[in-house]
Amino acid sequence: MERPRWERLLRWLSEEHGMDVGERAFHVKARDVPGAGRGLFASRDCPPSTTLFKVPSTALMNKTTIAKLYPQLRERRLSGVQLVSMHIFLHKPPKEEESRDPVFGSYISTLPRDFSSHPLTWLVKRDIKEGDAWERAALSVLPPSTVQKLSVLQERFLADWQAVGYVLEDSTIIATSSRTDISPAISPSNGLTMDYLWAWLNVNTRCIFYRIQPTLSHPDNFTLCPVLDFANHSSGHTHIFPVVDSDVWGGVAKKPPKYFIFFSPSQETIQQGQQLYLQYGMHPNTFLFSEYGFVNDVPQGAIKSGAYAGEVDVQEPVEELFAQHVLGPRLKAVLTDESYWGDWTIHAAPTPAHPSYRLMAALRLLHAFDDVTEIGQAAFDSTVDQWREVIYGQTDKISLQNEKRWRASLYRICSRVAERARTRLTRVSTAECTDEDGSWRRWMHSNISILWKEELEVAEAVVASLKADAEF
Ligand SMILES: C[S@@+](CC[C@H](N)C(=O)[O-])C[C@H]1O[C@@H](n2cnc3c(N)ncnc32)[C@H](O)[C@@H]1O
Repeated sequence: MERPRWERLLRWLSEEHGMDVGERAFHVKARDVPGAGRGLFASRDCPPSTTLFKVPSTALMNKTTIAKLYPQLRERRLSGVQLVSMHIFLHKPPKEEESRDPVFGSYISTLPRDFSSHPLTWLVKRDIKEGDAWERAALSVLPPSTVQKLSVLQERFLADWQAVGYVLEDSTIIATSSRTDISPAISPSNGLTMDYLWAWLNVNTRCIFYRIQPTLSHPDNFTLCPVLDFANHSSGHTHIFPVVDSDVWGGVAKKPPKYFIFFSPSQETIQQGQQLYLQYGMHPNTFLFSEYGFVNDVPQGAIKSGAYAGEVDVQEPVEELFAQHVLGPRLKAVLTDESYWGDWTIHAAPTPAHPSYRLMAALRLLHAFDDVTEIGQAAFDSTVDQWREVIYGQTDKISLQNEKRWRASLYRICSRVAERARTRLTRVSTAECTDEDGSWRRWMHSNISILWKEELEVAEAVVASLKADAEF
């Protein structure tokens, strides 16, 4: 972390927002972390439940604070992500210089300048014909479930860019930009798409849940928070506990608090110099890879032993089975009605390695109709009713035969997933994206191998559970 930028950030927080960044109230500092950009570290020993720092709500970038800067936009109703990313885009710092935004410039200057290693960058560049051979090769060796997640992310990005593009047609908005390389006459071009992607990825990789709207699940309930956003993810533990949600909104006054407060763990003493992690969520690697551009390290043998909660999305091979079944569309309709269509996964932990309940439910239904080529509505409904009794918990199985059949089917699915992973691992190791010494490319290449290793080891572990007749 460039020291002057960190110091400028603290000065801005203190002078413009009244934040206490003195020794008695502020116990963190940012430092470079090899392989993870920058990270947040304890600047002194902290006993349990120490208030690590308190960020004034005026210094946060979210829908509430940014909307105030664009009074002319009230009617246009951009979403929180669109509005905050548009603001960052309009105040993108020139090259290695500082952002000239008079309001949030000191904060925007601390954001990462480059997202070349993020796989969404490879996808967007490929589609505007700017991708290079390495990026195309890397995209071509990703697991299908990761490609699927990236495509959904790309759709979200493009929809946001389109919405922001309309707003930028208003010259009074462009006129607020502190950039010298865009003017009211701009038209969306590839260069600007990449600039907007930079702003959008900053929002997507750095935002944290923050209640602005009363409805908990409202998509605008997030914020960018200076200082906190230097915290890296760890799958095992978290050292930073934000005060959020009901703690704040439970009372009569339904408005956000003056400070966003962060505590240290209640049961643990933090040592000076220790990196402070924030668990971004219990996300599988494929999600971390597509949304954040990194994966959890998976120690050797940890999937097999269940010490690492490996997870594999098997939507693709299972959908294929439904597509091949003569009653496929009717079965899909039943599963959709009961909210059991899709999101089918297998897991290494807790042991024994097992399919998700959703996957078992889908396979039970599919194999309740084995050997059926034609069926009347009454007989179809009666079999579906038997299946419903299982998912409603009224009985534990449709029949012994059905149990045997769906387990055999899961065995075949997992064997295929494992076989594909073995082949792909070989392909990844010889792909054109293996090159580059010590750069992020080598690191991302090894992240892609980790995704495939996880597919292989989790699928093998479920095969072993099935062979051992494990109960799920
Ligand atoms: C909220 S930011 C954390 C601060 C960031 N490292 C920085 O330099 O500004 C999230 C980003 O940090 C990186 N990151 C977070 N946790 C990581 C980890 N455990 N390993 C590698 N990179 C990580 C990823 O690039 C992710 O998109």
